Amino acid sequence: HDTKKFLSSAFVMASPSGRRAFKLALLQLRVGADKADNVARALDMIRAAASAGADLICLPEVFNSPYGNQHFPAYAESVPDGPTCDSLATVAKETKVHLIGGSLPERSADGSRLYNTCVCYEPTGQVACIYRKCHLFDIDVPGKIQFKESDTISAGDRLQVWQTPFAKIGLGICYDIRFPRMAARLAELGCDLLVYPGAFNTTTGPAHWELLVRATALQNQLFTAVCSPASDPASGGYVAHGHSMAADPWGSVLADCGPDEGRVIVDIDPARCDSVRQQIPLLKQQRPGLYGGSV
Ligand SMILES: O=C(O)CCC(=O)C(=O)O
Repeated sequence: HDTKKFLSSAFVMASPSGRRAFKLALLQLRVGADKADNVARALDMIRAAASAGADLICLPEVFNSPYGNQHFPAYAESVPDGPTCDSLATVAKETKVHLIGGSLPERSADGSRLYNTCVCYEPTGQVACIYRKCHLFDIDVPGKIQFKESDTISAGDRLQVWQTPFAKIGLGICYDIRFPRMAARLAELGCDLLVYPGAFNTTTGPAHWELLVRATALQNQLFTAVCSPASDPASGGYVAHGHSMAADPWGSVLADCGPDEGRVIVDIDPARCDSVRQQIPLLKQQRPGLYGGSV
């Protein structure tokens, strides 16, 4: 019996796909106008989450700048060699965690474009991967919210998957979560967990945020997490929804951070994706040949 146990754990450790249970921390930072202060408090929260045992830590969308087209050009930095990224690399190495650096406004090397960009770090401080938001937040809900992110930001043009030692992670940013074919593609690429740094607002947040997280998790039978800035009505600017949360492959909410600054840490076991996929075998039953062409 003991040998069997040893063999199965040895198999898990040697598994090339790299899957094991781990702790994910979602840091719901309050983001203000002072960039240095935003970054310094993000680093403090990363250190505290690492001390609490987190293996993977995520920051919110646009965590070093207020969210808004009037702010993006002023706060933009080069990636991954600007000062904000330097701080993230240093803290990842110091705390030895895998870090999803939320997102920040990126200025392209030739200075001509801005992107909404997520940089991920290995525990060595090395850059693991970079994802640029592919679907820009351009909406018009009369009397409620108009926003045109494309006034200042250019769209990325490729998906990004991060193979860590504990899970394969698909990256998205905020509005990306509204595109089910993106999530389905990341699931098809073998992701166990999708992570979206995001900043929904006081109109679409209450209406759609949790619904999208649970639906994405349920329909793709994987873990789905979103990480928002704290909701700060006193800021006078764009008010984020808060409620950083994660759902499991059954569609159940594992944790919800509420509106204020804080964090949640959730336990994620990628094997749970397999058991749900066994119980409800959507991947085997789906009929992609019917979905792509004419009726
Ligand atoms: O989809 C939404 O309602 C909000 C999206 C958003 O805030 C963003 O993409 O930054």
